Amino acid sequence: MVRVSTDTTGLTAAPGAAIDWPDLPAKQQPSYDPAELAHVLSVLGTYPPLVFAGEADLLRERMAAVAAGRAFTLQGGDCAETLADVTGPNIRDRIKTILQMAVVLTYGAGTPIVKVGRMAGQFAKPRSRDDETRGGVTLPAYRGDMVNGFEFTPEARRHDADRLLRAYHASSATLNLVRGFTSGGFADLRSVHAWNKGFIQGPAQKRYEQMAHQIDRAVRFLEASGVADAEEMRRVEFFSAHEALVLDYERPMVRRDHRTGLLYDTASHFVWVGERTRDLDGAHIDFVSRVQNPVGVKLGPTADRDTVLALMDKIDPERTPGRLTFITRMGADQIRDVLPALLTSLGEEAHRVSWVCDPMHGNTFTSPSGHKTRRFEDVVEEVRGFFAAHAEAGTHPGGIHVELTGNDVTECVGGVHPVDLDDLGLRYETLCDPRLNHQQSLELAFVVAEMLERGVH
Ligand SMILES: O=C[C@H](O)[C@H](O)COP(=O)(O)O
Ligand SMILES: C=C(OP(=O)(O)O)C(=O)O
Ligand SMILES: [Mn+2]
Repeated sequence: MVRVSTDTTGLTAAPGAAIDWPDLPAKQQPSYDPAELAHVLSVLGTYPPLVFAGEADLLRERMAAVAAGRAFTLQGGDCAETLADVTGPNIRDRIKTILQMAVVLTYGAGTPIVKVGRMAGQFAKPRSRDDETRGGVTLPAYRGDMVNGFEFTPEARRHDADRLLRAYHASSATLNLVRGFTSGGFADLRSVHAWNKGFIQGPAQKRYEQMAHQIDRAVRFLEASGVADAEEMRRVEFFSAHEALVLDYERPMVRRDHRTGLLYDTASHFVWVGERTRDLDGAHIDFVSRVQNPVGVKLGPTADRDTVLALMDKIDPERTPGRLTFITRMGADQIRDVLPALLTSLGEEAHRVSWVCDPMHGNTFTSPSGHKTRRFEDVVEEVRGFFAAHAEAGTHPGGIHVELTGNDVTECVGGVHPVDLDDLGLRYETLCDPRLNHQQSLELAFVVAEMLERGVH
């Protein structure tokens, strides 16, 4: 399969720059109409990159600090972004939530936090089943707004190639606002109080408010002492990430960096391959092995030493610092058995990548009311097991990767301001997996800050 690539400035590159993607098995792919798809691909390939290669390089440097134990990464956002939810308030509240969590982690643990949003591209979902049956009617499963619609009708569930373009535009609009917020003064460290406004004021928000007071005092002290750099305080580094799942989206977004001739997935700063598509000889691992972005691979409880080493050899043969992150999602009940043994079996190699904990995907269950949910306590327990495993193996716990929203939803149960099983129907808005709400997200940040500061065993 041959596609024409453009360079990272969006200009069509010389013919020699065309990318010859090998024809490898690719799981979880949509079946778009071929004629519609051909048209869409030719359009997508001419659209401007969403990120610049130099930004991806910067994130790789930041992730190198994570791998070395000098920084911690916070990765968070929706399980599935939706086109309808690309609104100013939704994006603002998700950004505020991540900024607040990052402040809690930075201030609480004194560690630099590499902030990454699961956003501006997280529009496709791998599914356990291809179909969904309701009341005797079977239709294709919902696979994310990049593929089909959630509504349970044959029209909505049809795989529609035009959605690739809509996902691109939605990602572009999202990233534009994120860049505005993070560089235009909204994320100014002197606004830590303001980020807490507009949210329901539960125990975690109150605790945050106290911390914000202390930060204010510290910032005023630094300003008065003349050592605070006002420009530096105005800006925050924030990166985008999503699962590189639909190759008909990711491949046309691959561009050759005009500075070096190297390939980058310009749809996002960071992309990862999911648990269901990480086959060593599959198209997804091949895809990430060809781009220079920092990349991740999810590892479930069945991942073994040989697989992990083979993934490293394939994706990161040079062991480039910051290049590869393993995002473990073992489940609270398995992580303490599985992860220490895996890390130990890797020996020195375990120090050459970053390790991030996804405490969500191994802890999903269905409530009696039929909602897919997770217990906040299981999420915390998996993170605790993650820290303990790294302490045991002598490796660095590098970060957390969570499904969250700034909205006051009732999708995960538990927390200090608890959502009960009976509450799930009140505000269950996700179209795929349950997310931590604002309160639960902040609470998690406080708990993780303590683990970072004290270490957990
Ligand atoms: O986000 C992850 C997966 O897409 C999701 O957990 C799959 O859910 P399913 O088992 O309902 O298909
Ligand atoms: C699909 C996801 O996770 P996993 O691949 O770990 O199941 C996800 O992160 O939404
Ligand atoms: Mn998910």
